[in-house]
Amino acid sequence: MARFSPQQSRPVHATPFLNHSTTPSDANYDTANPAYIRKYLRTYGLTPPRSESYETQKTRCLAQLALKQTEIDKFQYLSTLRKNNVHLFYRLVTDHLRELTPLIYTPVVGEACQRWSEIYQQPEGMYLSWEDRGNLSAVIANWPQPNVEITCITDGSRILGLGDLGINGMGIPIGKLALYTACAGIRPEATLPLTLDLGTSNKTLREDPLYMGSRRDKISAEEEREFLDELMSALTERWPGIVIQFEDFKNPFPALERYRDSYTCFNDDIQGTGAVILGGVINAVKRSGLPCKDHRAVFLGAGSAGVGVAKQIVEFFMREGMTEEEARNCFYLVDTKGLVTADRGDKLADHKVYFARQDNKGQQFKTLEQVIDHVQPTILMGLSTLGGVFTPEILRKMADWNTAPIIFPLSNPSSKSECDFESAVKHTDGRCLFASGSPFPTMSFTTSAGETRTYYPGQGNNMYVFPGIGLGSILSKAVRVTDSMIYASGEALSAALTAEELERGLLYPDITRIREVSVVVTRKVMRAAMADGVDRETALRKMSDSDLDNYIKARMYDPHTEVRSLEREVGHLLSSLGSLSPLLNGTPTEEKSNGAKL
Ligand SMILES: NC(=O)C1=CN([C@@H]2O[C@H](COP(=O)(O)OP(=O)(O)OC[C@H]3O[C@@H](n4cnc5c(N)ncnc54)[C@H](O)[C@@H]3O)[C@@H](O)[C@H]2O)C=CC1
Ligand SMILES: CC(=O)C(=O)O
Ligand SMILES: [Mg+2]
Repeated sequence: MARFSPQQSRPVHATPFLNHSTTPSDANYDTANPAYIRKYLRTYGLTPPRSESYETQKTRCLAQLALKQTEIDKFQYLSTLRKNNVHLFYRLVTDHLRELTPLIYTPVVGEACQRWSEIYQQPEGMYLSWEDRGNLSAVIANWPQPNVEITCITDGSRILGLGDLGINGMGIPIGKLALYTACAGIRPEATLPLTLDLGTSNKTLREDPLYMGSRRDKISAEEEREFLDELMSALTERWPGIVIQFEDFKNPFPALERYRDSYTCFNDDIQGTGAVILGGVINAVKRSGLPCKDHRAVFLGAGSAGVGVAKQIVEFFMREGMTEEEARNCFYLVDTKGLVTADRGDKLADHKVYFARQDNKGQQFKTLEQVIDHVQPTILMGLSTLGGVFTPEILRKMADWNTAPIIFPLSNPSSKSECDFESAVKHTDGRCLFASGSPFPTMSFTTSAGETRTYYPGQGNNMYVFPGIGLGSILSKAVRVTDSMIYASGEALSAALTAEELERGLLYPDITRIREVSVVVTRKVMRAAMADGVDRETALRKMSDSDLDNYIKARMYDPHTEVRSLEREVGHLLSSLGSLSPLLNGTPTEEKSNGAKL
């Protein structure tokens, strides 16, 4: 297995792109470009004459988006915009995070993946097949961007809660990486969406004439290991120090264990989800008024996300003074066979063993209802892919047992959420502390005591932390992603609420603040990397927090300043060549006809 040395360095930041051939988008045809840029780029005359302001571009884009009839139409429109004008796409997304994130990420990306074979239009990432083994380096060499800093890899075998979608899962790495850029300012051309075509257990897909992946059944675990070994080595060979995020693998535990000490990698479903829910739970536990030791958590779902989340909360409870044994005893995990117990009679998957109950006195609890009646939990988590399974009856029981029940239906997309926000608020008489994986609208509700107010749902989605984990790892040039870095991201998130957000009863910061929250998450991740000694950019250790924040901000791609920086760069270049005047001749101001002489 490849191990890169601390001496190896890599470009942290790519220079802004001037040349179309180095960008994934045709930003050179931006209708905002003034005449001298168009002339410099030789695109003069190839776009309508008027040099537009961003406001005008935005007005047109939003109007075009509104004309699209379905969410998939909107998804496709935005994908095409990203391809055609990457800066404009990210300007729009960062300005309209609340409205646009659901269209490029969950829930709409779920439907897009289900219909990928049908809606596919353009290459936006890399596909590597089992048949390519032995040649992965050569295939990876085809990726046109020279300075990749982060990749998100899926094999499509568990896309959100929608099952095995094979290579149709490509929407997920694309969507996640778009959020790395929008939320943490990792440059778009430094991201690599990667989908592994390792066969699919989805027979319907294999028989679909439009399916664009291999028609083989899913390869074995041993074959997957062999493939991933070669892949990890090939990726770091081309981009030493690349941050590798694993996403939506059916059983991601073995790969994480195998690579976590040798590569800068993390698993978003186990670790990112663990951290983001840690952040929400820290705040919810505070608001519940109960000390950690009095909480009992039932988790429906004992998979990668369930176990990842439970482990982070165990760590939190321990930091609050409980022993590991006491902390672990607060958790009751439920899978398809019921409560996970040590004596259930089936062979437990390795990742479940830690949480297997030993105190059930031979009694087995087969259904969620039986488990919650037995436990009377204070916390109910859903990471099961089972939409609607938190029934009104279960929610009412949670409200009977608790003043402020913590109810987190976290499965994605919205159709798989264990309950919706309205149902949770209604059946707990407005007392629940709520977060879901996919967004729900705010609502007004009148309690049985006649009090009417607005309720705000939390979005407990790893999108609040993975951008900062990625950027923190990149900027500190971390040789690996440690447990403390993951924990730090969730803890930083929990502390990021403003007084106004606390007043509104939020568990997570308002989504529109995600870029500023990502700065703090990034800083805390970097500090944890420094404390663990896995950072290679050691000069940063001496910086104060505010200097480090400024350092981070200065390195974040900002689509709003990007176009201006292109103008500045071309301006400098041309003046240094003494050739600015002919190009500037007749240069119009924005929003005027170009009309310049060539
Ligand atoms: N909010 C967020 O940020 C995240 C949400 N998720 C969501 O969590 C869900 C699960 O993801 P993973 O844990 O990675 O999947 P997984 O496949 O590893 O685990 C699913 C778990 O649900 C259990 N389950 C399935 N059907 C069940 C049934 N009928 N009764 C009881 N238990 C059942 C399985 O036994 C398994 O333990 C997905 O919907 C995913 O979208 C995952 C990661 C992040
Ligand atoms: C959000 C996410 O990573 C998932 O649902 O799998
Ligand atoms: Mg995921």
